[in-house]
Amino acid sequence: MSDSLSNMSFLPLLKQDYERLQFTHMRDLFSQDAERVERYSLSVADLFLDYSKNRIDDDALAHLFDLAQTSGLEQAREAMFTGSAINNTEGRPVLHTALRYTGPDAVMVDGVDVMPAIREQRQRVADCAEAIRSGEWRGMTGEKICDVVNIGIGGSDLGPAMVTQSLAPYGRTGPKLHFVSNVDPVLIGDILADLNPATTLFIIASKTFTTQETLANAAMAKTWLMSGLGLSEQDDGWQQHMLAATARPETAKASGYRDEQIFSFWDWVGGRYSLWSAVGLPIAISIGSEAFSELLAGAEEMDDHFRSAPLKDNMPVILAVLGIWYRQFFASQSHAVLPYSQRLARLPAYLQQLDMESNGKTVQKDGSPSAWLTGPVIWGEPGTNGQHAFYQLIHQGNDIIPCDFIVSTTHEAPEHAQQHQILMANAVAQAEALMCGKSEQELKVELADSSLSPEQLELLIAHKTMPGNRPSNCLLVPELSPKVLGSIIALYEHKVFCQGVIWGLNSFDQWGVELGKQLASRILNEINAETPLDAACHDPSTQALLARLLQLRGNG
Ligand SMILES: O=P(O)(O)OC[C@H]1O[C@](O)(CO)[C@@H](O)[C@@H]1O
Repeated sequence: MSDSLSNMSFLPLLKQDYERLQFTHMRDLFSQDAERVERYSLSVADLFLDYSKNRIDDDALAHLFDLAQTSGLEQAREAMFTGSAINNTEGRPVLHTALRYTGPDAVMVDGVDVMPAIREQRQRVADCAEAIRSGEWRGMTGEKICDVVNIGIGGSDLGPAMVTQSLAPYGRTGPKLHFVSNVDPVLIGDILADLNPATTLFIIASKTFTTQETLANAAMAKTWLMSGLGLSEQDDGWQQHMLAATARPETAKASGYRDEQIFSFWDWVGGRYSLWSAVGLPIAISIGSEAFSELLAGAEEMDDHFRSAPLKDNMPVILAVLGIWYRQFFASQSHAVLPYSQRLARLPAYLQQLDMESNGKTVQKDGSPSAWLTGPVIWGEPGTNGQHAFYQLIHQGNDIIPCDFIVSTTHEAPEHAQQHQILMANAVAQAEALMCGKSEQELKVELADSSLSPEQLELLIAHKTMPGNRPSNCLLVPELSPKVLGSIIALYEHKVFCQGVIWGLNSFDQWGVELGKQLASRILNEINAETPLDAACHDPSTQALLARLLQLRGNG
């Protein structure tokens, strides 16, 4: 444990809380406390969070909030909103909150108010989106754009892909959106096979404009476009079909993009926080600029709450400390996100990057090793599908896996309300089953009339007993609107931020991803036979694997 944290007086208190609560069943906590649900739930923006099904009591929660406060969370929160360079390994502020800020205050970075530039880019994104949607923006042959292909990976893909899928009903009047991320050419190949170059627009989304996969896919797209439009390298016209969203406009320009094709953002927008910037252009094209503003407004509402609410009444802080509680004291290695909404099918993947790229670290900001168990594995699938796949392990497996159920209370198509009720019933039932479980005693009563022999009965009861006491949060949201989705995303962004602060991490760099990128460049040269295979450069396993790969592919 870092010195600052290990010396804190309440840590032994938290340990005592754990010792008390690890053997306490939540069923008993509920039966002793008629107001538990009321106390352990809150509404923010349009979201209602019930966190009563957690293995906590007032003392444990109070100590967790003490932990948050003593870690300097309130100061760190203010430092983020006001543009301090909290990303200390890259010397940058972290200002995705400014991208959705609509108030009158300046947000200063290096003595410059960044709000005018943000407003200008917001307007450019809105104008471009509307021009494409209305048909004012035409392709080279004068036809309206029908298909928009976003080429990007990581944060330059996951946010826009998840949001456009989640808000599909709002995107019915706009062009059709497609997302190319993987460098595997089958992805882009399959998408382009069905498209017409004359009516297709590409957005190359890359903060750095150097990402290998994105540049490879962009090159493939441009070749397809030029040949489809009958253009040669020197010809103009492709510019109406290719845009760039980047924090490196000069790199895009060096690749032939003109100013009017480039939508910029800034170094202080992390890739995994970039959907609110020009990286959100495909979202605005899909759902329209007004709905895109609503998305931002939902996030801004959550920002206001996060920035001003006391820690104990603060939704992101509550989720954060609960996560730390299970990770540290119950050694929970993973956390499941279970949206009971097919539209949110990509939310777990989006949150994987947000959370695991931010807090999948063991070194603290000051360079010392963290003695805390830090970022858990984030995973999940929409309900009810997951119920028929992995819930068995959540109910009866070894580990405690805290779950977030995200349930939309209304449905976009009233004629299918009954089916939606099945969905809701399943979400509530799973949370209840996880918490209550089924005891041996209950099973004995249930099976009393069966014709089983005592031995068979004993065996069956052993298998059917469910320990319960498995924690979950339930986030109830009204119909999935842009505003509601904006609030959900910001809620998780701030949760991850709080956990990073408490763990002492820099949540805004991702050095762990770099080594693999460097090695891939060298290995690519070897595969392309531009560099000879050099045993001194690789471990024996990699060397043998590469040699075999080259041989099997016929170049050995
Ligand atoms: O937007 P870029 O610069 O192409 O980067 C794509 C992604 O690659 C990463 O740097 C690392 O995988 C992510 O953080 C980022 O979202």
